[in-house]
Amino acid sequence: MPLSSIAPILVTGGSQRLGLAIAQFLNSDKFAPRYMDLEYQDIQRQVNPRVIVTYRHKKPAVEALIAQGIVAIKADFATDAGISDFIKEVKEHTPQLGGIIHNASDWDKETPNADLAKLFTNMMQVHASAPYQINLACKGMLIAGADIIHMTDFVQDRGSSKHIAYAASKAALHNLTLSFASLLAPGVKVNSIAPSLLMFNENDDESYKQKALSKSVLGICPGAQEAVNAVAFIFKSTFLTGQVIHLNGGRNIK
Ligand SMILES: NC(=O)C1=CN([C@@H]2O[C@H](COP(=O)(O)OP(=O)(O)OC[C@H]3O[C@@H](n4cnc5c(N)ncnc54)[C@H](OP(=O)(O)O)[C@@H]3O)[C@@H](O)[C@H]2O)C=CC1
Ligand SMILES: Nc1nc2c(c(=O)[nH]1)N=C([C@H](O)[C@@H](O)CO)CN2
Repeated sequence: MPLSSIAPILVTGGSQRLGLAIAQFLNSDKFAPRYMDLEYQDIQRQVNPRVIVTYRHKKPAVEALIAQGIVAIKADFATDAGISDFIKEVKEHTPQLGGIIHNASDWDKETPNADLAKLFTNMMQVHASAPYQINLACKGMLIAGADIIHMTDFVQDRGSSKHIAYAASKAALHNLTLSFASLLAPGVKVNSIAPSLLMFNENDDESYKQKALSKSVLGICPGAQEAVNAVAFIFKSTFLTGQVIHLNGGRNIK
């Protein structure tokens, strides 16, 4: 295995919750890329960075990631300038990538006084245009055996009456999975993870929680480890591309 197989994995939106758990896992000794034999896993463990994250707000969790050797790049994907500045910066940090996990997301919704044009543009920008531009700009940096993972949502297939633009933008991201899986084969696999409820938010009240739990047949809120497990599975697989891992507790059969 050539030394050129050593390449960091990029996780967007790595400052909290699922993105943070995924970045911590990829930076840990629990993660071993399938294209790397044991000797090179040892080398990879000594190479910094193994993971690059993006963040908008520099919370203590970002400082902790930096202290662990992770590179953290401040990036806001709401504008084209934010996306292109980020692409330029990531290229200054590394000539190659072992994978990209498009996790950054803004779960915005239609409210009575919302600027709907702005909302729709922002959702498409963060969830579809940013992954689209980053994948195309960085495709030459992806090593053979790399993975791209798009974090989509259960609502990509079903829509959502309360998060209409968000759902449409996740559907667009799902479609990008299909195009990029075809474009980048056979060297790079491209898949989606489509969760429904994995983590509650801090301000969710008891009645919201009960209603959300009742939507799936398994009736639990499993936490970030479920997303980490799916990421690990995708990185291990040699035959999965253009697919969706539906992490929804059987919400589709309720
Ligand atoms: N949690 C769940 O139950 C579910 C999650 N998902 C999907 O899984 C992924 C992770 O979910 P979760 O951890 O809950 O997400 P969060 O909403 O908690 O975090 C998303 C991250 O995206 C970053 N972000 C938001 N807007 C922008 C922007 N304009 N530019 C750059 N970064 C941005 C935030 O950065 P910062 O914090 O620095 O501002 C944040 O760290 C998302 O794609 C989400 O849609 C889907 C279904 C269910
Ligand atoms: N970026 C985010 N997307 C989503 C979140 C979130 O907190 N941030 N949360 C959900 C919910 O868990 C939902 O699936 C159930 O209430 C969906 N997307």
